[in-house]
Amino acid sequence: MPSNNKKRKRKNAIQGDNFDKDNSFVDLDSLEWSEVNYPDSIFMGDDLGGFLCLEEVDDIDIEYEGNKETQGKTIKFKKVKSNKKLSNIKNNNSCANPEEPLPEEESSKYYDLDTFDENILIENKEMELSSQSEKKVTSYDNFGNNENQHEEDEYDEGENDEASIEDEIDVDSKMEEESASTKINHNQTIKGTSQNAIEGIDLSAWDEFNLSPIIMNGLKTLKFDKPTPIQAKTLPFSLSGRDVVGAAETGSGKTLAFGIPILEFIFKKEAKDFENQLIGLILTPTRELAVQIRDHLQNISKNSSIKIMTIVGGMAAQKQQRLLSKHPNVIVATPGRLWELFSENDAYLNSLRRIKFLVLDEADRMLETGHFEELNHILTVLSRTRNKTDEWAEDDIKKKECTYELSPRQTFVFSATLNNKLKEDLKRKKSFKSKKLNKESEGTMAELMSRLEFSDSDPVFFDITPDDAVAETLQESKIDCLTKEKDLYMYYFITRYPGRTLIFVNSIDAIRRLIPIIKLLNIEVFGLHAQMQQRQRLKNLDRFKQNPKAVMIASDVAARGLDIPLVEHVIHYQLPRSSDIYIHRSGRTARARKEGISLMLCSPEEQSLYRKLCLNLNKADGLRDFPVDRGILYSMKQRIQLARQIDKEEHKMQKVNHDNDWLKKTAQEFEIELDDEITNDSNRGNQKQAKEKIRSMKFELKSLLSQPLIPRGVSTKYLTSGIVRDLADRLLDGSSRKYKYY
Ligand SMILES: Nc1ncnc2c1ncn2[C@@H]1O[C@H](COP(=O)(O)OP(=O)(O)OP(=O)(O)O)[C@@H](O)[C@H]1O
Repeated sequence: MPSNNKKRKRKNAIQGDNFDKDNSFVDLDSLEWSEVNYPDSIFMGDDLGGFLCLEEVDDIDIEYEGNKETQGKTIKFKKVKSNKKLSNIKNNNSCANPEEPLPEEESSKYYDLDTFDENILIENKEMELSSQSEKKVTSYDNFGNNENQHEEDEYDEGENDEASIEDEIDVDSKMEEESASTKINHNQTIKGTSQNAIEGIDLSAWDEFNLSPIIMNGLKTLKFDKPTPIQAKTLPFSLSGRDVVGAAETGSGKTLAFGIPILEFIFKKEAKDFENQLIGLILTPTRELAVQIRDHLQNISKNSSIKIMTIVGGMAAQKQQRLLSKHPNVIVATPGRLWELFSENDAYLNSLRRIKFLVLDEADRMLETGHFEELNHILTVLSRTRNKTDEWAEDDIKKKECTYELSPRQTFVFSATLNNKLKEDLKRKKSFKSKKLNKESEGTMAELMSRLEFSDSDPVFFDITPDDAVAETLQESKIDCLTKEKDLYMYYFITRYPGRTLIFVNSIDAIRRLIPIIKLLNIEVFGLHAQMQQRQRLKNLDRFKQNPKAVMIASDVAARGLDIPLVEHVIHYQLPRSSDIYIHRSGRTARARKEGISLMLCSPEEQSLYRKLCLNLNKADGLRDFPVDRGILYSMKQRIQLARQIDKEEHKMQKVNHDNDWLKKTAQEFEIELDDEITNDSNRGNQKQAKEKIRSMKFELKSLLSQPLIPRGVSTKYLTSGIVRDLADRLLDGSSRKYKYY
C-alpha cells in the first residue's frame, strides 16, 4: 500500500474484466487518486492509528508475482483501460444517491439562470458520454459490424424508450430514408397533396404572398387560414429578399414568419437546383426548440423532398455526421454542436458560407453564456468581410480564402424579447453594418447585429410586442404567500384548476424535491431540466403533451420557444430573475390566441424582485391577486403536509439503506468483518418501524385523497375585481375554453 499514511481502496480490480492486458506496471503514487466520500458513522470510535482518508483509483489491475513458494508475496500494479467509466456515468444518471429532501428554503436558493447555462453542465457530461459511445462504435467498426449496430448505440443511455419518443428524436432518420428514395418532382407532389388537402378552408388571406402549392397545402392541412400579425407584416419583405428583424409576443407564429421564405425559396426552384445544397441555417438556443422548429417546417412542407435536419447536443454526433453527408437543405441547430461538427471539416464550412438564409431565433438568449462563443465562431465563418479585414481575426478559426463568389444571403432575427435600446436603434434605422463598436458593446445585441452583416443597409424592423410584452389572451396573477406555503398554493391551483400546467422553478433541486410530493398526491407530473439525459427530456415532454391534466416542473430550459399544445397554466413557483424570463416562461401558455393563466407565487423575500419585474414589465399597478377559496385550504394543507412527511421518511430510509450497502461493499473489499453496531443491522427493527410508519401514512393520505375537499366553516373565498376573477369563475364553471384564431 502507498506510503503516504492513507488507506486506499482498489477499484475495478477484477482480473480479466474489460481490461486491456497490454499495459505496463506502474508506481501507485504516480496515479490520480481521488478521495472517497463515506458516511461519518463508519469509523466512529475506532482507533484509526493515523488514518486520514480513503482514496480510490480507477483502471488498475493487480498481479501477484512469484513462484509456488513466494506466490502472492509480490504485488504489482498495471494501468489498464476499462470501459467502466461509461457505465458509471450511466449509473450515476439513472440512480442518484438518495439524499435528504431539501427544505423549501434551501431548494429555493437561486441559480442565476440568466447567466448560468445548464446546457454547459449537461454538455460536459454528454460530451463525455458521446465520445465514449463514439469510441465504442468505432471499435465495433474495427470488428466489421454493420451500420445497424450504430443505430443501437446511438442513444446508449440506459432506458428502453417508447416508440413515440423514438419517432420524435428520429424524424431526422426520415430524412435519411427520403434522401435514399427517388427524388420527388415538386409538381407531381403538388398534384398528390392537393387531392388530400382538406377542403372547405378559405386560404384567400394568403393569396397576396403567392406561395407555392406545397406550402398552401401545408397551411390548409394545418388549418392556418390566415397569417398571424407578425407573419402578415414580415412576409412581404422577407419574400422579396429583404433582411428582417422581428419582435412579437410569444406564441405569435414567428417560426413560419422566418420559415416560409426559406421553404418558398426552395420550392420555387427546380428540385435539381437545391437537392444537395444547404440553403438555410436556423440557430436556436435550445435543443427542444430546434427539434420543434424542424417539425413545424416539415409539417408545412409535407410530401416534398426537402431535407431538414437538426444538429443538437445530446444526440449521437456520429449519426448527425452521417445525416450531414446526405446534404440537408435546411439545418436547425444549437450553436455548440454545429460548431463541434463543422469546425474541423472544410467541406461543411464551405457549405455554410454558401447558405442563402441565416436565422437567429431567440437571438437575445444566444448572447448568454454557453452559446455566444460558438456563435461567434460561426459568424466569423459566415463573414464576408473577414477576408478583407482583420477586424474579426480569431486565431483558432482557419482563415481559408474563399475561391468562389459569395451569393447574397438574407438574414432574419426574431425574438419575443429584444431589448429597448436595440429596438430604438432599429427604429432610428441606425446602421449595424460593420461599424466599430466600443468595449461596452461586447457581447450585446448591438455587437451581434453588426456581426450578422445584413445585406440590407437597414434591415426591415417590426416590433409588434404589446406594451407589457405578453399575449393579450394571457391572464396574469399572483398569490402572496410564505416560502413554506408555496407547495400548498401550488397544490391548490393544480387541483382546483386541473389542466396542462407548467411550473417553473429556479433550481434543479427544487424540481427533485417537488416531483415525488406531487406524485404522492396522485397527480401525473414530469420534470424537465438540463441535467437530464436528452432522451429523457424528450420523453417527458412527449408524455406531458399527451395528458391534458399533466403537470411539468421545469427549469428555464423549457422557458424559451417550446410550443406545447394547450398549456393552460404557467406557475412561477419561484420568481424569474428577469422580465425576459418572465415573458418567455409565461409565453408557454396563451399561444396562438388561446387563453391561458400565469400565476406567480411570491414570498416576502421576493417582494423587491417582484417590484423590479413589474417595473420592467410596465405593470405599475402590479399583478392581480389570484382568488383563493380559503375554505378548502385547510384540507389541502393536511394532504400536503402528509405527502411531505412521507417523502421525508422515504428519503431517510433510502439513505440508511444506501449507507449500509456502501459500507458492506467496502468492508467486503477490505475483508473486514463489520460489527452489527456499525452496519446499522441492529437498526433493522427501526427500519421495519419506519416502513410501517410510511405504510400507515400512505394509507392515511390515500383516504384523505379519496374524500372530497370540503370547505371548512363558512367559505371565505374572496374575489378581486377584474378579469382574473372572471377567468377564475369561468374556469370553475368550465366555460373558459374559447379558442380564437387570428
Ligand atoms: N397562421 C397561423 N394560424 C394559426 N396558428 C398558427 C399560425 N402560424 C403559426 N401558428 C401556430 O401558433 C403556435 C405558435 O407558433 P410559434 O411557435 O411559431 O410561435 P413563436 O412566436 O415562435 O413563439 P415563441 O416566441 O414562444 O417561440 C404554433 O402552434 C403554430 O403552429
